[in-house]
Amino acid sequence: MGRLVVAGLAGAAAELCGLGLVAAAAWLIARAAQQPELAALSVAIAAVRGLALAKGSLRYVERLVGHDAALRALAELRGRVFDALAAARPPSGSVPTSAGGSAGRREVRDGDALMRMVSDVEAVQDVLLRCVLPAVAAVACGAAGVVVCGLVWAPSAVVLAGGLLVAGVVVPVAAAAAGGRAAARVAAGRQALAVRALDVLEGAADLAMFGASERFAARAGDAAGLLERAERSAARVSALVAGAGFVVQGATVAVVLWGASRAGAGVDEVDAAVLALTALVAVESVLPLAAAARRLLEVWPSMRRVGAILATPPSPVPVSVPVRRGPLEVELLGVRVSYGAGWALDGVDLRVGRGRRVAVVGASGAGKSTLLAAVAGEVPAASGAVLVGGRTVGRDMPGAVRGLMQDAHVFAGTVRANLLLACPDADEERLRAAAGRARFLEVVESLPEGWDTVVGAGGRGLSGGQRQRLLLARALLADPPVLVLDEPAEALDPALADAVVEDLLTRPGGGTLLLVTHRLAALGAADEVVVLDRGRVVQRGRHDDLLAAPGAYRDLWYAEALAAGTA
Ligand SMILES: Nc1ncnc2c1ncn2[C@@H]1O[C@H](COP(=O)(O)OP(=O)(O)OP(=O)(O)O)[C@@H](O)[C@H]1O
Repeated sequence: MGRLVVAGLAGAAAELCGLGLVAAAAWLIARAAQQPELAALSVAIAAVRGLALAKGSLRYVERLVGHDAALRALAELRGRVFDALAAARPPSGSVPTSAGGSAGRREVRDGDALMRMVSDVEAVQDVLLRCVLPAVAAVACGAAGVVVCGLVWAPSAVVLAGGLLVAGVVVPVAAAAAGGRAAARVAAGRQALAVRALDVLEGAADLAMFGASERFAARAGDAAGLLERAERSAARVSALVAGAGFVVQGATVAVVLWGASRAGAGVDEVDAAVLALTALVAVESVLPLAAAARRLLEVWPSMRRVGAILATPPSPVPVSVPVRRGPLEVELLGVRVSYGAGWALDGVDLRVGRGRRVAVVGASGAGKSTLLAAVAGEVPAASGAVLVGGRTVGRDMPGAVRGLMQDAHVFAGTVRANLLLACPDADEERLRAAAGRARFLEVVESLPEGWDTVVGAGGRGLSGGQRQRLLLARALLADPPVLVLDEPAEALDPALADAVVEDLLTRPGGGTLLLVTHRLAALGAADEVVVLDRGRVVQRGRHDDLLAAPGAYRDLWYAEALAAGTA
């Protein structure tokens, strides 16, 4: 704060020196024209030199101290926002799965929102540098201008005050209103162009294959045209605002001069020159306020978002409960989950006993992945409760639920490091056992450098099936009390997928298993099959019993058999 005050004072003093410089120079020129003794001008000459030097030095001090203050304030604000974000946890907590979380489900924790928050915080520094400091300098210089004019010829002070009011308040308010609308059009245009350009670039191969390249390129061209029009209109608004400021400045000086010329004996030529130039500089000092008002309007939403984060009361620190080894019971009591439109889970009641191996099936969009995400604490329940080992699922039970979620990630690094992420102290034997169960061992053995083969971010260097086996091996290595697996074998060929699913359901050991799959052939090995339809549990039981009776499961079974050509 102290630095900011120094910067504000230095900025104001620089403007005052500018004002004094112009007033002294005007007096000097006008007086010199009357050819007085040199001694009569010497003070003014020294003043012009001194004020010129002081103006430059003070401007330098203002920039240096102002930026220092803004950057320090920014660093502090970043720290406070980070602390506030860390303290404000998502509603039902978040349990990390070894495979990562579900995108788009964590408000400010997801990538886009976090980037927006970073740029919001950066934008706030502009308020200090481009709004507060120019405003302080403008007020100081404007007030000094009015005082100087008032001392020379009182009525000119009233005219200058009017000019300052128009240039420093009316023009900025109008500029902010018109500029805000223009900026919104430009922002929308940029976003539309970015979406179109991304479609053309990322989908180039598909567009070429379907002969739609030209159509999409034309759409991108249209978006570019719209953006160009919006930018032109924004530039027109800026030019008009700048022009309006200069018109007010010129009009103020003209009225002051006109009044001074009619004032009679009280105001001579030297006074008139001082008045005109003082008015010129004073109004000039408030002209940057138009840009400051526009910038303030632009960063206002950022300030509000940062303010909201800082105002969020910290969530109570959870008391971590040590998680027991061995399987835990999972219970869903009337759980409803929504992503905004309709219910992805609509009142699910489900109890899975300790160590049971349960398969969750259903048509696409039935809510299977959401069910696993709710058990993992990745999505909050709008109502109802999810209990793991008798406790509400959340961050107070780290490590209780882990597994393989739909959007699991392969990290840039060695194959070994990717697996050890789930269990850093696993020995070679455990590593090989998990990889063997996931049918990943044979993949490792075929890789050029085995366990030390480097794979890229997102699994580059691995085929889709190999990537999925790596992710399954990682989930199995974690061996948590509750293992959730979302379609762990769907990228494998059908026979291998069935073998993997059957193995997961039959091999003893490990925790309670919740397995989402579309492969029904191996589900005879499951303790229980749960059938979901539109967010509800519509059937549950043993595979054979479900097949014996008409219902959703039998329909799914026949649909799968038909697709495989075995019906
Ligand atoms: N992140 C999300 N944002 C908005 N809606 C979502 C999101 N995730 C899922 N949904 C919606 O919730 C419903 C259930 O989706 P879910 O992914 O749980 O189904 P699923 O049974 O796993 O489907 P699939 O077998 O195709 O993976 C669907 O209607 C889906 O469109």
